[in-house]
Amino acid sequence: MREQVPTPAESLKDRARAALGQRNLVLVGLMGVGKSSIGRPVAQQLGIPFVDSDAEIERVSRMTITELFAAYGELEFRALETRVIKRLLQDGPRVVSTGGGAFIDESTRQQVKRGSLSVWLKADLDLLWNRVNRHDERPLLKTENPKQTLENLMNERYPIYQEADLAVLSRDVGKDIMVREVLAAIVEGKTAENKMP
Ligand SMILES: Nc1ncnc2c1ncn2[C@@H]1O[C@H](COP(=O)(O)OP(=O)(O)O)[C@@H](O)[C@H]1O
Ligand SMILES: O=C(O)C1=C[C@@H](OP(=O)(O)O)[C@@H](O)[C@H](O)C1
Ligand SMILES: [Mg+2]
Repeated sequence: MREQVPTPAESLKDRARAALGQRNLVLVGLMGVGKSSIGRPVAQQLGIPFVDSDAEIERVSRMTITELFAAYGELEFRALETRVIKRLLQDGPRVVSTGGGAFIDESTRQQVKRGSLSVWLKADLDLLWNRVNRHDERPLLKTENPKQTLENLMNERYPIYQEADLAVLSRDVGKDIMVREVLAAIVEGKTAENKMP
């Protein structure tokens, strides 16, 4: 009988799954970079469950993220986010797409660092702006100059996202290509030196 040679696509996802082991895969990065959209197909490829922390927060609170910010403010939102993410990380392995501020919160970041593989999806300002500009759902960008606010958040947060285990540059290419790049990063274990574009 002929030996079955795996196709390159199969071997990439199989190798990524093996490299992940029992850890969760946690996607971090700024608003609009693609964490929520990429997370589910990455999980499908890996054959493990997917959850988006914002969607879970909305489910348990029965409020939208916008309503939560308006009713309770950012600090309360962060406290809820920390509790929800702590729970989501408990029964891994799964893929968790986080909200952009989650990994910036010290307590959430420490939780992620215990027993998860974190991937920073990063992008330049124009790409992020083009994407978030079309939507009206991000309370932190309801300012006089939202593009400037986004740039300020980049400056504040990029040194912290840098602490993630891996980094993948998000580009305006098909989501399937981004999914492959995340799988490849897991296999290659890209470290701090090659994080910057
Ligand atoms: N690779 C991609 N190419 C083009 N558009 C994308 C890509 N990834 C995400 N998007 C779009 O960008 C917007 C923000 O993506 P989203 O997944 O919500 O980002 P995040 O969860 O990081 O804030 C959405 O409208 C989404 O469809
Ligand atoms: O960057 C942030 O602080 C936030 C990002 C949002 O998630 P996305 O990054 O998925 O847009 C959401 O959690 C909330 O609006 C706050
Ligand atoms: Mg999201």
